[in-house]
Parts: sequence; C-alpha cells; structure tokens
Amino acid sequence: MMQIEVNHLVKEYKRKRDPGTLLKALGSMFRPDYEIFRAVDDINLGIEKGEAVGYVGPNGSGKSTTIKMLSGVLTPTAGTIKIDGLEPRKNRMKINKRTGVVFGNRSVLWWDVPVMESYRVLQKLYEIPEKTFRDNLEEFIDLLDMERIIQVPERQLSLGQKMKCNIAAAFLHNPEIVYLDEPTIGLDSESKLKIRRFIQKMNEDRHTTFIVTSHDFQDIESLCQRIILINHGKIVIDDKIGAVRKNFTKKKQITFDLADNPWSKGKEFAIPDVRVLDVGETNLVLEYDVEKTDSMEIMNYVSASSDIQDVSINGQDIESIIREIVKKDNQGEV
Ligand SMILES: Nc1ncnc2c1ncn2[C@@H]1O[C@H](COP(=O)(O)OP(=O)(O)OP(=O)(O)O)[C@@H](O)[C@H]1O
Repeated sequence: MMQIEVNHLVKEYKRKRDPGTLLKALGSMFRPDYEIFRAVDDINLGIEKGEAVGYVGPNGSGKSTTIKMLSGVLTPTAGTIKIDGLEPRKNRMKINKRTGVVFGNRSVLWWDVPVMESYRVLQKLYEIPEKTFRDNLEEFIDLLDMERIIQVPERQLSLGQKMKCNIAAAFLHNPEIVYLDEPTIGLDSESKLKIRRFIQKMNEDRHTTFIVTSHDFQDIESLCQRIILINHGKIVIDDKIGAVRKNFTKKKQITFDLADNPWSKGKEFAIPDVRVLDVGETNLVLEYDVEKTDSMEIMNYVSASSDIQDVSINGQDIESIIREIVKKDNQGEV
C-alpha cells in the first residue's frame, strides 16, 4: 500500500467574478456574480514511505491547495485522499501527529520567548515523550548547530537561524511525512546547505517522506528523487528527475579545449543547427539540439580541423527543462 494515495482529487474555489463594466458592477450589487475556479483538477498520486518528491509548478498552479488538502486543512470538492489508509479531513488529529509542516515564510515559534520554551509548548501539544524530545533535540542541535540560539527569543535571530529552529520544530514529534514549502527561501548559501543536509539525513536515517514545493531547483535536485509538475491544476509530469532530464533534454552544451582553434580565426562552423556560444584562442563552446545532431558528429567535425585536448558535455539544467515543458503545456502541446 502507498503511504499517500490520491484519486481524482479536485478543489474548486468560489470566486467573485470581475464585473468588468460599470453597468455590470451595478447589476452585481443586487445579484452577486460568482464563478467556480478549479484550482486542482483531477489529480492522481501515489507516494511511498520514504520517498522525497518535488512538487513544482508555476505560481497559482495548485501546489499549496494540494498540500492543504493532504494535511487536512482544506476539504476536497471531489476525489479521495488516503494517508496510511486514513482520510485526512476526518482524522485531523491523527494526521497532524504523523505530519510536519515547514513554511519558508511563516514561523510556528513564539516571537518573544526563547525558542526552547516554544519547543516545550510543542512537546505538550504533540504529547512527545520526554526521552524522544531530549534525544531529538540533542541530535538537531548538533546537526543544525543550534546550541546557543535555542536560548534566545525568535525575534533576536537571523533569518537562517529562524529557519533552522522552525525545521527542527517540525521534526520534534518524529513525523512520518513532512511538507516543506520553500524551505530555503531568502537564506544565505551556508544556511541553505545545512538545512538541505539535515533534510537529507532525516530522509535517509528515518525514512521520513518529503513533499517539497520550491521555486529553487537546487532544493528539488538535492533533496528529491522524483518530480511532479503541476500546471493549471493538472499533473503534467510525474517521474524520476533523471528520467525527466533524459526524456526532455532538448539542448546540450559541448565545450572543447583545442590546441589550435581555427574557429577563433574566422573559420565558419559548418554544422547547421549548432550554435557557437563562445570562442577563444583555445576554447570553443557550442550548443546543439539533441534531436538534430549528436556529440559524435560534432566531435568528428571538430577533430578534422583541430587537435582536441579536452572535451566536456553538459545537459540542460532541470529548471530550464521544466520551464520549456510548462510553455509547451500552455500551448497545448504536451
Ligand atoms: N481561498 C481561495 N479562494 C479563491 N481562489 C483561491 C484561493 N486560494 C487559492 N486560490 C487560487 O487557486 C489557484 C491555485 O493556488 P495555489 O495557492 O494552490 O497555487 P500555488 O501553486 O501554491 O502557487 P504559488 O507558487 O504562487 O504558491 C490560484 O489561481 C489562486 O488564485
């Protein structure tokens, strides 16, 4: 059985229609004009225990709405959700105890009291046994370097320190599933790394399941094995990141180090559909379309006129791949 099972999930919001003209605006004073907006449109998902899944999509595509339904905050309009066999909305207390939530731009800690006191409140709220609480705290303090900061009220902490405290807070009750919403937004690179490492460790050691929504693809790439792309409330892609990269890479870059570079002296690069991105005395950087040519053809062509000292090929990064898929989906081509 999957840990998270979602079938034909739909969420519709009732929104006030934009009246448009003055006359219509007057009309709507007497007859409120509503429209139904489908934010999540027939989603099916299965997530196994211990998976780390990146849930990505453009602004307003339905990510938060999905997470809110999974965590029991919102009631679906239609469809079913099962978490370990339980329906979240009807079992909110049970689901809350198994779940942790981290919002990059929201805190669960009290502003004015030392972080440790907030943790004690969470301990009571979640009924965390003293030993579990202490063991977890000790491990988290060590991993996130928080010894000093938990004695300080949140208002005195830096953004990175706050985030560490919030991440640790979400794990105190040994959750089995953790939703991370923009977990590293606005943080310096040092804090980002620490937080990503912490999450990886929880995933490896405790088999915590993660659903990560982030616009930072480094979060997604470093934390997740699988990526789910949602656009206009529908799932467009659900696959391993490696497979997405393999199946959707359209362009690659190839960089040559050449003993003598004739293309720096005005020689024309004669393979069509290959773009010269950079050319110097000994280097040559090209971009090619994987559907139109391949690296062998390019290497054969280059080596016929020059001595190749070194060569490297780079695929497209996952962010630009996803951007292109969304563009195509918007044009109805996926
Ligand atoms: N309470 C609400 N009432 C009406 N419409 C809503 C409500 N909440 C969200 N929406 C709309 O539903 C759509 C999906 O919103 P959602 O917050 O799920 O998107 P998202 O993918 O999380 O976006 P972002 O990346 O910007 O956080 C948006 O068009 C949003 O305007």
